[in-house]
Amino acid sequence: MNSKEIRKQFLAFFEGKKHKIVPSAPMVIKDDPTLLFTNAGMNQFKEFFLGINEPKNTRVVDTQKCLRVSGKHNDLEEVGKDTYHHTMFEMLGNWSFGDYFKEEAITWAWELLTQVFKIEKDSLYVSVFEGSEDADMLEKDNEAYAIWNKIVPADRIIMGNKKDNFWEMGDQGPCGPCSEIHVDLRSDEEKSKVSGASLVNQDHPLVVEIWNLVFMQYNRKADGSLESLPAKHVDTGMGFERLCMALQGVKSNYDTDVFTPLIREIEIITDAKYGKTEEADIAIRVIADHIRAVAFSIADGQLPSNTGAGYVIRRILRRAVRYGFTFLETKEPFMYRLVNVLTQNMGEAFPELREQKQLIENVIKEEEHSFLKTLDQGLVLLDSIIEKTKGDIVDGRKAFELYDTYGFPIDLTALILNEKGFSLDEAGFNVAMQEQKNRSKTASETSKGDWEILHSDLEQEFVGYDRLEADVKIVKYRKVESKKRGVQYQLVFNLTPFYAEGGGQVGDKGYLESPDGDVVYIIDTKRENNEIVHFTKNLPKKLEGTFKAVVDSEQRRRTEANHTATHLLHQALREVLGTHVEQKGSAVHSKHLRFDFSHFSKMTKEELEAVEDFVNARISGQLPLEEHRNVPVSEALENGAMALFGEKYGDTVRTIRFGKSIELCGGTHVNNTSDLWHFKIKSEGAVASGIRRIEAITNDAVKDLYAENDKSLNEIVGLLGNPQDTIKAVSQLQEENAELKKQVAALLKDKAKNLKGDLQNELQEKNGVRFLVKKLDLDAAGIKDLSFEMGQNQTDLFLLFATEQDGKALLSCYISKELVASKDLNAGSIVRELGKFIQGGGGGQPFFATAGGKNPAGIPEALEKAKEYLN
Ligand SMILES: Nc1ncnc2c1ncn2[C@@H]1O[C@H](COP(=O)(O)OP(=O)(O)OP(=O)(O)O)[C@@H](O)[C@H]1O
Ligand SMILES: [Zn+2]
Repeated sequence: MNSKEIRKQFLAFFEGKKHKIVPSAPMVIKDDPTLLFTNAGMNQFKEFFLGINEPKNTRVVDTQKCLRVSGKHNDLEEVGKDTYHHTMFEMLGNWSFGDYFKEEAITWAWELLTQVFKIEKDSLYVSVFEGSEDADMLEKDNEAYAIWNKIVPADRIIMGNKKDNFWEMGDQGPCGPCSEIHVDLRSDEEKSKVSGASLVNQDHPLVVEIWNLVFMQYNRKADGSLESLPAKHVDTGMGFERLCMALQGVKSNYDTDVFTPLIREIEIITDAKYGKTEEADIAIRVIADHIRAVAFSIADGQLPSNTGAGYVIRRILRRAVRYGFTFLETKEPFMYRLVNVLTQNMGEAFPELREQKQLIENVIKEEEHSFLKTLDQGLVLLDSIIEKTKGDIVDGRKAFELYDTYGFPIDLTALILNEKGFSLDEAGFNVAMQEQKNRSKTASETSKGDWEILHSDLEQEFVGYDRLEADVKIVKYRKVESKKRGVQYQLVFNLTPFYAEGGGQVGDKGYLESPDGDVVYIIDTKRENNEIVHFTKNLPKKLEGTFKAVVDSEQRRRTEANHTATHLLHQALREVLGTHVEQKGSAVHSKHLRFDFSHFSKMTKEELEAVEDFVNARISGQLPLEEHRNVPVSEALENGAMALFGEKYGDTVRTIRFGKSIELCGGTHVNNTSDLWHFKIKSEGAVASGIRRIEAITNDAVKDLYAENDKSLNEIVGLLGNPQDTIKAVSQLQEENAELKKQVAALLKDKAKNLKGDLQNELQEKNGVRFLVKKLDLDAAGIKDLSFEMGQNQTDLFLLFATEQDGKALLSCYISKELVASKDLNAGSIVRELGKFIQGGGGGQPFFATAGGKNPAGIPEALEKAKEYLN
């Protein structure tokens, strides 16, 4: 049976048991701060397990795209080395939300595997939770045991501990025992020698878990104690690729037709042969696996980048490139050439791959290209580290720097060192890594209290499309605490006019007024598990009663104008540039809007003007908002509504329309385009390969801009009033200017002298180098003077200064000549490297060099990198 049929049969089997087939949620999660990627089928149903919302269907079946490369489930380092863990994989799942429980879940799973898929009964093992004697004091899952025992002989039922057989959503929330199903794919001969039962959960590549049936029956509270859930749920997850392995009679996921076409293509591109050497095989598996993870992420709208989810994707891609580089000798971009085969193979089940193919290829190619360059540079740096190493162990911190600052993979470092007869101080590397993790962890850690429930019977409703004020009751609240934000409270109302951050639009602010006039401010509104949560710094003194909830209408009005402009902008771009333009991201604030979209070249002045004209014509056309709520998705799409890739839509959606184009959107809008007043583009530039960004303003922001321009204009016109006077005035100004320039130069010199003393006190010292990394308020000449002054008669000084002048950034690096020689440092290459952060370049001599760039916003990052480097 080929993989496409296997997927279909799974869904059809449960459809036959009255399950509703639902689509996979996006693999990239857009608005959950605790999770970057979907890592299990249950993520998209969390709200039902938590009892926050009622599902439409109590029985559901699907295949879910999952990625396990960060957080609780991180299989990245295993992938490629073994034959059954992937970064991206499909999890087949059937679900009961308060409907059936253990009896049906177990018997159906068994029926599907043994009768439909015809897996031999005696190659299957099942596990049951054995109970625990720790604080939870959980009893053995007797119920599951009894059900299994009716269909499986006792010697195939294995008792499992809490680690393997008790599932928890997180530190808090629903949890319960689970039963796993394992399959033994060894030959009969092997089976007769060692029993399969003894190999379950022992990381044997041919005795693997394929299906996990989770029975949610408890809720874990913030204090760690358990309570019974009122409604019990079933959550199952079966690894699709592993199931294919079991059904196709092969011994590795990579030998199933999910992977063989990719592997063939890799063989063709790289001239390697799969199945010859272990090293090359691992590399080929890594590449075949990682191309899926990366392609699916990009299709979901997550591009490789320097932070967050984007950084995870970048690292996966780099891991694959580097395996190719080292073991298959690929020195040119090649991964992007696999997208075609992948799309042919999976485009039917996941159409987003087809639609986004061009973008996926372009982005991957560009990423590969720039990483290969980094690899080259890294190799040079590593050589110089090796040269300076005394003995044969290379400092782990140095290796960490290389990894952290240049993205040079640590396993590559270890490998190269090995080849050259050196070894890596791994402990030192791990310490440096841990230190960095701790730094970022404490910054982001939050602790959440239990929800205090005041009204469990009230339904929650959003009324903010129609009203900015409502009489509300507090349904529940809790305290949250983080280092970054301090103590905050989260409040949920039965009814709310507050829009929660989503679809790029910021959350509403406003206030809550109690019956006796006590006011607390709502500082933000967010969605959590599909519930609208209001953030406050304080709790109201009394929590009972009816409150007045009032949205800050000024902020809302401006935000709505900008949000509406995004729709018009989207239309305009498709009109002016073509229908390849797709929205890739958007951020709508009250002051401005940002819109990212796919397009492959810089927009010309004419194109930008055409876009502005298009939008402004629709503003003066006074188009009314046409809004429809609760439209079935299929109907909306039939009517030509534009949906966004990587967004999750419910069964029914809201469509909005200004003029011709219809879009699916849950945000808030103005009632008539004339409320935008005017639309003005402030900037257009690249954010990634194939992705451009426009920043624009509307409404009051445009008025402010014009008022400012007007003022300057008036001043000039005023001067022009009498031409004779004007000429005089101008030459006088010129003279004054020249004089001022001289004075400023002298002042700056003085200032530099004074500064020198202060800065000398700030020098830090490490390994015989005294150094300072700092942003200064001086011009280029001032910085140069200062550096040379400070450097006089010194032999161990390293100075890295930055400054911002007239919207441009400047970096300068001064190194005592003695250090240049003894430590093999080069100011020129240092500023070139750091210049990237300020989008510029430069150079000079080994002891003094400068770089100029057009991005002052990158200065802090450049300085940060310099500090890390020095440390
Ligand atoms: N990294 C992965 N690659 C492929 N399939 C996986 C992966 N992780 C889990 N699965 C599949 O998803 C099913 C349900 O996930 P679950 O979280 O229970 O697995 P797990 O206990 O992490 O699996 P394992 O112990 O084998 O890593 C597993 O039974 C397995 O078939
Ligand atoms: Zn909208």
